[in-house]
Amino acid sequence: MSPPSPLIHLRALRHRVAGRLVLDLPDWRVEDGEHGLLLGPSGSGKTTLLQIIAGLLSPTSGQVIVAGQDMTSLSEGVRDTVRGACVGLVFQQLHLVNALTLADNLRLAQRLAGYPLDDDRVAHLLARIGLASRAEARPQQLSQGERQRLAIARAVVNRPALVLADEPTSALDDGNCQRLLDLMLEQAAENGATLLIATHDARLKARLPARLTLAASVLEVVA
Ligand SMILES: Nc1ncnc2c1ncn2[C@@H]1O[C@H](COP(=O)(O)OP(=O)(O)OP(=O)(O)O)[C@@H](O)[C@H]1O
Repeated sequence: MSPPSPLIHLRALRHRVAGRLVLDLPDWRVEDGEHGLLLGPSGSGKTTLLQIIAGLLSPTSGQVIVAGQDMTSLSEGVRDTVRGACVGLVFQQLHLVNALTLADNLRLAQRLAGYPLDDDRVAHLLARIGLASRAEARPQQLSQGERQRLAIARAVVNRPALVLADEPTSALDDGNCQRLLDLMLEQAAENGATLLIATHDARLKARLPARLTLAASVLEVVA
């Protein structure tokens, strides 16, 4: 029997921005259920790499295989569907929809992934993040920490195999930082998901192993 394929497999990945090489990863894998951090100084390419793994950005060359699908070979429409079903995203800009209620923000994520609406799942997640009584409020009525928790609930509403988060804790105080990480780890465990967090936040380094450290420049060697 062949060994299970990794959840993420990058092969000969190179990415140039305005002609400058910003990523060069000959071979990198993350196994199913393996959590970790993506580290590196500002400008080293962490956000770019997360966008490539999520299929939001096409690399200049190389293969990006996520949950058995080669994201680089799919049409944009199919890639969107794979992302909706397999990948949960928490970006620096939370991209919550202020015109919609908290519950509708979660329902929108279900709809965009092509799933039937599941109000029990929405209610469960709103309760878990302490916002059950505010299901009909709008995101702009929430605190930063509450908005961040809502963005995590939205990322996991479809039970994705992979959750990618970009600096999710940088704006939070110590208590909120630990609670947010607890929430992400708990949801990952509940859904059997892998959690990959790009961060500078030293507080996270105490809780999760580094999976990849990008150098300030791809021409530099990281020890
Ligand atoms: N649209 C763009 N146009 C020009 N250069 C870009 C663009 N997007 C990213 N870059 C460059 O690509 C490199 C990687 O950027 P990226 O945002 O991925 O870094 P990062 O490690 O996430 O940084 P930070 O920790 O500050 O968020 C940087 O040198 C950045 O200036």
